[in-house]
Amino acid sequence: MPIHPRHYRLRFLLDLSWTVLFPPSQLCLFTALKITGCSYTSLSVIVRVLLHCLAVPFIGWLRICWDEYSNARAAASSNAASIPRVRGKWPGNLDIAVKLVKSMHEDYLMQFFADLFDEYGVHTLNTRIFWSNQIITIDQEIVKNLLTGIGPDRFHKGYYWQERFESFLGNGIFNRDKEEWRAHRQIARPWFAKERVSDFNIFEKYTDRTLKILSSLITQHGSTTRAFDAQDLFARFTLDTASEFLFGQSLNTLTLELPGQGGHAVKMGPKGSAIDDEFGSFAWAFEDVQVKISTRMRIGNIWPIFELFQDKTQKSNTVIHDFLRPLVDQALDKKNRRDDKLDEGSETFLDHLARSTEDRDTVRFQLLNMLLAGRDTTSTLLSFVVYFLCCHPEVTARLRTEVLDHYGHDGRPALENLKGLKYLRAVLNETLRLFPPVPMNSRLSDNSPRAIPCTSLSTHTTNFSILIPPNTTILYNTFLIQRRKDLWGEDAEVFRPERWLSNNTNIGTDEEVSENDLLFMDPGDGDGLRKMIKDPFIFLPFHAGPRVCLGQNFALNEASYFLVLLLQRFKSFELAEDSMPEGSSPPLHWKKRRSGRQRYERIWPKSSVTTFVKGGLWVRAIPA
Ligand code: HEM
Repeated sequence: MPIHPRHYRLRFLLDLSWTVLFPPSQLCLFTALKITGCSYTSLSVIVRVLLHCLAVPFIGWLRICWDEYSNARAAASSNAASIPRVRGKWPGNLDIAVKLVKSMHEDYLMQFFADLFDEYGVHTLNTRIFWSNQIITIDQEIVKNLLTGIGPDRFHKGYYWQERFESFLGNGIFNRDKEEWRAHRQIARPWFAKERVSDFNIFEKYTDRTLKILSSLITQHGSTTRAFDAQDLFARFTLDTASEFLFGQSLNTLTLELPGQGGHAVKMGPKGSAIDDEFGSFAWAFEDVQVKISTRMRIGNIWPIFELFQDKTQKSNTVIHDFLRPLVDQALDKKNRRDDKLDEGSETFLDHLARSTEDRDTVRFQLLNMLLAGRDTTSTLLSFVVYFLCCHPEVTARLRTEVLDHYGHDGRPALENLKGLKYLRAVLNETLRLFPPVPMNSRLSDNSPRAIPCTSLSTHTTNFSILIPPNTTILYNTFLIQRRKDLWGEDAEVFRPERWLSNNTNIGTDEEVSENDLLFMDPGDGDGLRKMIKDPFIFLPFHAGPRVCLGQNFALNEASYFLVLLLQRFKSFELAEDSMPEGSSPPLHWKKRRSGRQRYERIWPKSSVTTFVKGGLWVRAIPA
């Protein structure tokens, strides 16, 4: 019987005992004794203990040899190559695990992986941390096969993913596979239908609230606002919008005090800035859990070693659940009061959930999954757009001109005309390319070894198949794929929205591009767009295939609407580096690198489950 993902300790200890300790060591011991003709009981205790100890690595080594042999055979029989291994200095590549965790704290986002790929000259590697296969890849062909082609039925989020997320996301849509996931997706899909995500009233309401806050920050002489943490403000905007959109009631976080307001010193939270009120505690916990889970993701299947005695997410999960309890209670009470006869027209996603189950935990987890999807991703997109607007005043000016040409100083966007803002689409695409809100993800292979096509195993070979061993986690890194120079050109790391624009209109017919891809068609067919259409898997901010983001159109409409009104009201933006909390400025050693954005990055991009700016994005806005 499979162990429930919540019992990670049990799984780990059983794995350990099954694979390394008991059966093999006993077997080895008795075989050895049989061969030498000794009787076990005639051995001294010291010799017995010694034999037991030696048997463990010996059997471990035999197992590794067997795995390698069977994978090599499977590779040969399917004409596929084995994936190159990372060769660390310590047994079990533990030095690699240590470096990885260290790099997460000190280096530029994904630098550790980028350096490994450079060092080995490949696009796919097996890190083999603690002797277990863990593949990392930046090969778009592999990603395509994981997500679509061979993919969905063979590669799942899988048990190990669920185990890491279970305490946070429970049985929600992000954390389930196969039938359970399909049921969630079916429930959620109608809430993202075109007519619903094109209703701009909610965007208008919360954009107006956010701009009102910004207006209140304009200083007395009126030439600028006080410095504010845009990342925090945008997270409130997206949280309030998503909660009203999905649950029919907003969490109203925009009405609460902002970090640094009221003369309080700015505190650094797990991701951005933090504040000491009830919502501040929720936001802290919500971010803390994500940071802890992403550490679990990166250190591989041995993560339970570090949490054998304490689930490090437990404290934060309690805070999150306490904060959301009233929302869940209200939904269930509403259902009971109405005796399950809800008016379909006014039914919200939460009502619908409450109607489909009596289980409080299930409702809470579904709600939490949606909040994660709706808050952090879109606020990341908006934060990095504003970061780029700070760094590139010429882009801000051009974008603002486009906005004013379309809507003047106070016109309001509608779905039909929003699509005409080609430069805005280009800016959004370019931001999603350089800072995808979900920078890395993973899938688990099934019980059989699989040969899957890849574009190149190394820089010297092309059109190969590689062998994915059974039950193996594959981490695919969209952040690095979207910055690959061989795919995007020498200026791959440069923010250049123009790559999405061109005068040439020869880009194929609408039928060739699905509705979900409309975003990418609108700007024209610039270099980036042409490359993307030729190979859509080089640009995957929303992923692809059956698990493609459900909220894609909602998020793009929301971000576009917000940016139009923001640019009507403010003519430019400046980074407020003087207001960044201590420890959040990019480290000096980044500048010494010979190449890469980190030499000139002015913020510290990091990622947990989603990408974020360490310490928050502190900016000043200049009113028009
Ligand atoms: C810029 C904004 C966004 C980005 C970049 C983004 C990206 C993604 C990605 C990469 C996935 C796939 C995750 C995986 O397979 O593990 C995903 C899934 C999902 N997203 Fe988004 N997302 C965004 C906004 C939103 C919003 C605003 C919502 C809802 C309000 C949303 C709802 C979902 C849902 C429900 C799924 C799960 C789909 C499934 O597993 O079937 N997303 N998103």
